[in-house]
Amino acid sequence: MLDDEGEASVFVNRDLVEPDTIIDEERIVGRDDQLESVVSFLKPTLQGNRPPNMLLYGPAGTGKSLIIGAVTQQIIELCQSKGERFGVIDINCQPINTLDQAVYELIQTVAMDVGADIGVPETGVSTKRKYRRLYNLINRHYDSVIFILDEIDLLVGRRANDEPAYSKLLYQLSRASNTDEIEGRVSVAALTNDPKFMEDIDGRAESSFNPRDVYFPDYDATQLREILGNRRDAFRKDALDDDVIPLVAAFAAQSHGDARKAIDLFRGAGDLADERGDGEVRENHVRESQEEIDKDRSLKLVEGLTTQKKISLYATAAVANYSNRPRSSVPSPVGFTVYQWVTDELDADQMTRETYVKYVKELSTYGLVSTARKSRGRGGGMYMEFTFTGDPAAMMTRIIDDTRLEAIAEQEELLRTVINSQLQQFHEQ
Ligand SMILES: Nc1ncnc2c1ncn2[C@@H]1O[C@H](COP(=O)(O)OP(=O)(O)OP(=O)(O)O)[C@@H](O)[C@H]1O
Repeated sequence: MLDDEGEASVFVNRDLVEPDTIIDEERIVGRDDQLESVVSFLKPTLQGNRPPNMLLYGPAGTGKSLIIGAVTQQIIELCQSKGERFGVIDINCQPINTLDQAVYELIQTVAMDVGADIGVPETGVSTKRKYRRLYNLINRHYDSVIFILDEIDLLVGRRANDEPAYSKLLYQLSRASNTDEIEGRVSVAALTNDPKFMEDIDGRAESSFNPRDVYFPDYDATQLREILGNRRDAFRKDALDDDVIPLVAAFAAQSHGDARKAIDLFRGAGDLADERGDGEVRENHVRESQEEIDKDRSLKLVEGLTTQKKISLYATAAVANYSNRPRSSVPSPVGFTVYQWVTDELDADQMTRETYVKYVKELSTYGLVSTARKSRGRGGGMYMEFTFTGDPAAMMTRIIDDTRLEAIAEQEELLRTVINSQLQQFHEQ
């Protein structure tokens, strides 16, 4: 039974190690250049001018949301003190499938911020009408706005051979003030992990968006130690063994210097110490917590995937696993052909190549797959290359629990042959 006795928690302020907590500026480490750039770009807002659009790019967990959030928060406060209304319209594009949904999400965000009605139904009206409602709300409630579009590269839309949804959205939003659809000052900040994002944008969107770039590189172990050190007051003074922060930083540095992962592991180790009533966080809590995170992450992720995402992941993992080539990375055109083969065999729906690539790219945000953009040489076009961070065979086994995919698992030899002939064709081209 529960009682009041037993060890006190190792935490005194657990919020500080929650990933979404907005931290004070003095806790931010090693992002002086980025802060300075974003501040200088957004300063015109305070002088009544229109700031430039921005592209904030760099790997996951490198502080893009943190920096833009911290600067825009300050601007909101400064504007408020002058009686001006600065709107920050912030959405994450990852779960959004279409342009229409993205515009609706923007309306919802504004309506919530200003306490107004959404004013349009989610379905059954045109996207144009939704844009009108969005602009109308903005004109009524703000003097200037910034749109923050996180994970913009994942907003691809549904139709193949069409301009991607992100390109259309960037075009519309960045020209809205030129066409007076939005009366106040507007700027757009797009956030992405993809360093070559601008290459996929339609020329017209490119020239109206025309952003100033801010690059966010990986953190090294020393910076991660400092980031964690600045939050050690999340824990009781005597509750943190000296080895803990260096070890957490070392683990996170191995996974691409992601500060979010470092903070999650820091919190996880504390939770484990609490669960066991140990009263102090030690090295073993960090190691065990890291093992749990690794196991849980891939299991939970796979369980929660839709069948289409499972098929995409299965096909990609199969290429990595059955490849006879020395490097087991997966070129997206080969992954997509194998995905098509699998869907044919299962008589399942078939998504477009863009959607397949989007699904696999999404997995990179969970650290299961790393992605790189490759060129096929002169005139050969670009493609994505996927590499599994863990064992692709284990990933396949996890996915096969889905009954529909069992039928494919029974055709292992055939699948292996299809894959290696596709890889050969691809590399000979
Ligand atoms: N320089 C830093 N100093 C202190 N904390 C940091 C720093 N950079 C990132 N963090 C923390 O790490 C977590 C992830 O950061 P953030 O969400 O800004 O990353 P991101 O680059 O936007 O990632 P993603 O591409 O996954 O959206 C947040 O909890 C943030 O507070």
